[in-house]
Amino acid sequence: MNIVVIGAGGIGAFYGMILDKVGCNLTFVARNETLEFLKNNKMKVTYQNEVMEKKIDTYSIDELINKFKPEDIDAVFIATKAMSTEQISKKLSSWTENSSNIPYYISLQNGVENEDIMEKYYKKEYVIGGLTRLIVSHTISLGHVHCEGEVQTLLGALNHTNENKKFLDELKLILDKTGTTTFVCEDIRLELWNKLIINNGVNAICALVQEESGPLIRDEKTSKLIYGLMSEAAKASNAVGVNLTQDDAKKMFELMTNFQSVKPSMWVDTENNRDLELDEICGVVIRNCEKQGLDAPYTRTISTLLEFVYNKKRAKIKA
Ligand SMILES: NC(=O)C1=CN([C@@H]2O[C@H](COP(=O)(O)OP(=O)(O)OC[C@H]3O[C@@H](n4cnc5c(N)ncnc54)[C@H](OP(=O)(O)O)[C@@H]3O)[C@@H](O)[C@H]2O)C=CC1
Ligand SMILES: CC(C)(CO)C(=O)C(=O)O
Repeated sequence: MNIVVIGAGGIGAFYGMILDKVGCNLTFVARNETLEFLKNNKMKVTYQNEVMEKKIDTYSIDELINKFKPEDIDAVFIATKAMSTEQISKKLSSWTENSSNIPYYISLQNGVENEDIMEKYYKKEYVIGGLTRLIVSHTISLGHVHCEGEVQTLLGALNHTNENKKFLDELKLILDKTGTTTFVCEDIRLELWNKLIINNGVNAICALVQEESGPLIRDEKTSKLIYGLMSEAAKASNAVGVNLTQDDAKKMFELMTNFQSVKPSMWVDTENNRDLELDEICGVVIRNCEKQGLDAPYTRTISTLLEFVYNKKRAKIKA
């Protein structure tokens, strides 16, 4: 399978390299210093005492569009932060607009709105929703990503067809060879919202207090904040007809209680002075609660405080 992975960071580098290892023909799309580095150097991914290290063809998105025809690629994975989805999808739209045969376009991102954005610019039957869980994967130095966790991938078409089912079954067979676990889901939106419960529960609060999920979820008082955050995400889902319940929030809370302590990507982003997926995670919860005439006080408080403290820190760095 010929695949392109857009975003050679924690998630993109990991998925790209495991797929390359099992025989896929991989191309990375990167930008800035990662692009310059990968044009001349190998990508290195460490995972479970294994070192995957290889020189991978890497291009900017404009170079990709000029060099390849959509017909040459079977799947494009988007593994950037959710803030980049719109810009990337617009580019892919101009690339594919005159082609009869286009690649499947698969998100591995956090957030519940990436797929809606992708569908605005891309043929709906070719948009595949996805998420990755039980994974912690980060760039530890330029061109070196370290990954931990059991790694589960959930994938599903938003608009089911026989063709996209066949493609997903084939992709699952390939992913099964990587030693990770993949589920093809009938209702990927439901799974995306379940994941949002986890991200709303731990990402911003861990970034704010600079603590891993384990200590916060084991502490009697802070665990109530995490439960409140998760519970608001479940409530928010009702605004878009996903209808998660408080039981679902409880299940996700228990899952995180039993999962290894994690340092969420949002905390790592604050350490690296990067933009945060605050609007894509907490903003979505607040907006969808408001649509139902509800407040989301836990989410509002934690996300507002994080934004305030982080903006202040960034302003200091700039000055
Ligand atoms: N890291 C983790 O453990 C987990 C992350 N996720 C989710 O996965 C997604 C990816 O996260 P993560 O891997 O941590 O992100 P990273 O920030 O580590 O990597 C994203 C990469 O994409 C690049 N990028 C962004 N926009 C473009 C563009 N237009 N063209 C080319 N490259 C681009 C970034 O470049 P630059 O460096 O220049 O910004 C960066 O190298 C997020 O939605 C995150 O929430 C989900 C589960 C766990
Ligand atoms: C919370 C976690 C680790 C769950 O996989 C995640 O999605 C993230 O770091 O953003």
